[in-house]
Amino acid sequence: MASILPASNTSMRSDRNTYVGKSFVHVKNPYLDSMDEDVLYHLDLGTKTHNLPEMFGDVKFVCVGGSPNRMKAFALFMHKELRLADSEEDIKDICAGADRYCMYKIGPVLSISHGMGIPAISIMLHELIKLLYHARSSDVPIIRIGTSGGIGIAPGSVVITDEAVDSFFKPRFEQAILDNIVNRRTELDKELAEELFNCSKEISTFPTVIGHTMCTYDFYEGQGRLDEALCSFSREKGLDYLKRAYNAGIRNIEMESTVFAAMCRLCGLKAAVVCVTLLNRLECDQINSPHDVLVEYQKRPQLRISKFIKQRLGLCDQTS
Ligand SMILES: O=P(O)(O)O[C@H]1O[C@H](CO)[C@@H](O)[C@H]1O
Ligand SMILES: O=c1cc[nH]c(=O)[nH]1
Repeated sequence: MASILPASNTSMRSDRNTYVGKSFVHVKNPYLDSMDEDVLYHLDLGTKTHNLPEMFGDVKFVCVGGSPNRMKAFALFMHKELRLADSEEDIKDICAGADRYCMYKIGPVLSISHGMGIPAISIMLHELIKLLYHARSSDVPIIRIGTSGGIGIAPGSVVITDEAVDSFFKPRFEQAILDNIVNRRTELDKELAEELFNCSKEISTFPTVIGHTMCTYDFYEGQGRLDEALCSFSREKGLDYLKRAYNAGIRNIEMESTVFAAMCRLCGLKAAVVCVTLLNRLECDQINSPHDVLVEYQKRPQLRISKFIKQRLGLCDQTS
């Protein structure tokens, strides 16, 4: 696999990444520290306009997900779960000025939306990772809380990803850099996945599995649906593809996990992907469950992650 830094540049990494005993975010960019100011344009934050260490230095968990409403709901849920003293009204969207992503800080938890698809999450991650770097945050796990299409499992099941794979079932993310394609690895942190899985063991109301997650570039043609505007394959061919995916260990399909896994891995962030499945793709293409069912499904990964956060903070007996 190609490195993202030329060999001659690897010694230019900042000392800030290597404090003994703490795992700091690695920003692999030799130019960043010499910049007079770093404007995080899509987050409406910057190193001159905001005191990032003061605002974000105490962040201990980062949770991301596609929808702004889901991430706001998660923030409000965590506010309740952590029993924080400040009022719900104080929870404001930190990125409101940029009108691209939303971000809420609830004590040590940061909840951020990333939109749909690889380009949208990638822009957010570049700025989020720099934000954590400037804030000198350490030991911060990052978890994607998503929705997905399940393969061969009951709708409403939660999948914790061990490896994100592309449309060819390969554990890689192909990043175009100028006119080169660079392959980046996409495995996720095994220990974090297991910790999240074990947190959910006692919640027996719905199944949780660990499996591979396939990340596609779109919702329709890339995911083998027959209900798109342009369809160039037969029902049999589409179903055969999904069955081959199942046989390769893939249990769900979504649209961000490969770039998420690759970028977090390269920047020293322990990452996990926890997605609920909204349908079983071996049975149907359209998401037609009632709204309240879908809302309840989306809460399932949040429940697990809240358990995980409370366990890590030593709050389980107090609040569960
Ligand atoms: O629910 P989120 O987090 O957006 O994730 C999934 O849902 C979207 C498609 O409906 C894609 O972004 C896919 O990855
Ligand atoms: O089928 C689905 C459902 C949610 N998200 C996806 O990317 N695919």
